[in-house]
Amino acid sequence: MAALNRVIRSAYYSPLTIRRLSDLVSDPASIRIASTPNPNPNQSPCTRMTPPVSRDALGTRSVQWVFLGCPGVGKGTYASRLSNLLGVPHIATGDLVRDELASSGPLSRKLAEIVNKGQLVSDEVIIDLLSKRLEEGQTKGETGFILDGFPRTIRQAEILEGVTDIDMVINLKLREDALLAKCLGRRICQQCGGNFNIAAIDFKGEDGRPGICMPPLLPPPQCASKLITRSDDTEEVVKERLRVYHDQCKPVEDFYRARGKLLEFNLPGGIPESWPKLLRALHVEDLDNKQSAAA
Ligand SMILES: Nc1ncnc2c1ncn2[C@@H]1O[C@H](COP(=O)(O)OP(=O)(O)O)[C@@H](O)[C@H]1O
Repeated sequence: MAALNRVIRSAYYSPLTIRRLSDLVSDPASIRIASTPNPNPNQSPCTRMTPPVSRDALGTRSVQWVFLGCPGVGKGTYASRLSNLLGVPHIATGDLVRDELASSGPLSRKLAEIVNKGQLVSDEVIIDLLSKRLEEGQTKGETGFILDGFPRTIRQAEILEGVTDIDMVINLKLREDALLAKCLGRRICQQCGGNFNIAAIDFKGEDGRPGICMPPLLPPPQCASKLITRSDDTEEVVKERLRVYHDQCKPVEDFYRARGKLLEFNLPGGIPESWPKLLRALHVEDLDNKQSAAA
């Protein structure tokens, strides 16, 4: 392990890492993105000019999208739904970290300490976990991806930018009191892995902030007695994760904003209200209609 760590460390600081990751992602030249700006950039809930993905692009190579957003905003929920819709893998670095934690391997105890304090794992460890995941996907013939929770630092964003062309970065947004309530209400079924939320959010609009209503997403009866809470979803740790997000991850939003790739999406409510609006903002609502018709 020590030897392997040395190799990874040296690769991380050299162009080797770049080459290793770039071998695993598609040729940036092969995707085309429509350059037409959103005709109404101020239209809520999508508040920023959209670089929409063109039909041609969807046909040329699989999408390479990134989801950004504070803890609890719903990155996993929407990334996973889009992954099913578009047929590309949903890769969540938080899941990779949790898999490593559950493996009780040599890294596990060190990672648990960091994660349970609400801190970020080192760029080196995350790049290594992500490279391995991409490698596994490549052997299975996966193409494209929806990344969730990566990049989270400018260094990670620069590494990703150096190896491939990210088509679009979707920045999900929700007011902070709702984020805290959603993290505290999050429950996972330890048998089927399903994600649920017992929080019933109904916050009034005040001081220019819009109100928000998000009904709970309750588990089916067979999961109700098997629910667990993530060890880092305590009030103290969630507040620290929110602080860390503002401190270290917000600059990543600016990084992509400066490159014209950021689509800001204010969640208007729960999934039934937000999902169709998100699809419209991403210009993929036709795909959902086709899938529903085929079901
Ligand atoms: N890209 C990353 N860089 C550093 N640490 C990460 C990254 N992705 C996940 N982690 C670690 O895993 C934890 C859980 O990640 P995630 O499930 O994405 O949480 P969140 O709900 O806070 O968005 C993070 O708090 C962090 O410790």
